[in-house]
Amino acid sequence: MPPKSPLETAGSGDDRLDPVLVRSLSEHEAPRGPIVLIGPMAAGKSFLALHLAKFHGYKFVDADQLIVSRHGVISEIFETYGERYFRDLEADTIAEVLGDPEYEGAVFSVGGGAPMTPRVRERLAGHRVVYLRIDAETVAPRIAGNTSRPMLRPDPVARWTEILEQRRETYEALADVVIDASGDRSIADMARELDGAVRGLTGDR
Ligand SMILES: Nc1ncnc2c1ncn2[C@@H]1O[C@H](COP(=O)(O)OP(=O)(O)O)[C@@H](O)[C@H]1O
Ligand SMILES: O=C(O)C1=C[C@@H](OP(=O)(O)O)[C@@H](O)[C@H](O)C1
Ligand SMILES: [Mg+2]
Repeated sequence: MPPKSPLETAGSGDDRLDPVLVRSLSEHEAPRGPIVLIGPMAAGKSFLALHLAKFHGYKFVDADQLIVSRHGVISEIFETYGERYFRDLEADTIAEVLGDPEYEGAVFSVGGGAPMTPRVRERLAGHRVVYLRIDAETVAPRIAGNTSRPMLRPDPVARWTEILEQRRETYEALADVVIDASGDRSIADMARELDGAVRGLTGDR
């Protein structure tokens, strides 16, 4: 009779688990932290992450929501302490979430500017990153009356376009998966695509 494969041996009872196979399986399934959503302001990162939590069983965590719950509204942080201070809070918050086993496999939306901080980019290495790509036409009505995003003052659409030009390459370089959100694509449709892509990236979830 041919020798049993490691899988057959492993499947035949705990006392006979092949230690080499067990190690290789656990390496394959090594924790990879949350799935990180990046992309420009008002692309729908937070909305999509929340939808995935509600309808696809993911845990949800949003960097800006954590910052607001601990430090107050973002526009006031910018006004009182400046952008640099906000970026430090943001990078600390992101490092905390990425390092927290509670958020393994969660969907993690981060602010549009987060990937521009070198410390955040370094910290994202090895994580699954999804870039939500969107055009100015789709975003314009969402940001026209902006009051909450200090980076979009004073002319929201012009600033949004200018900022995306500065960030686009960084988003593209970090992305494992790109989801197109242009044309007001339905959030349910994007969520299904993202869920499928995550399963593809991980083998399983
Ligand atoms: N696919 C979509 N269809 C319609 N409205 C959307 C869609 N995605 C986002 N929105 C709306 O756009 C606004 C910005 O979304 P948000 O999730 O806050 O973006 P981000 O976190 O990328 O800045 C919200 O009011 C949200 O309801
Ligand atoms: O792009 C940016 O610099 C910012 C994006 C915002 O988050 P959203 O991308 O979720 O709007 C928020 O972090 C802050 O206003 C700064
Ligand atoms: Mg957001």
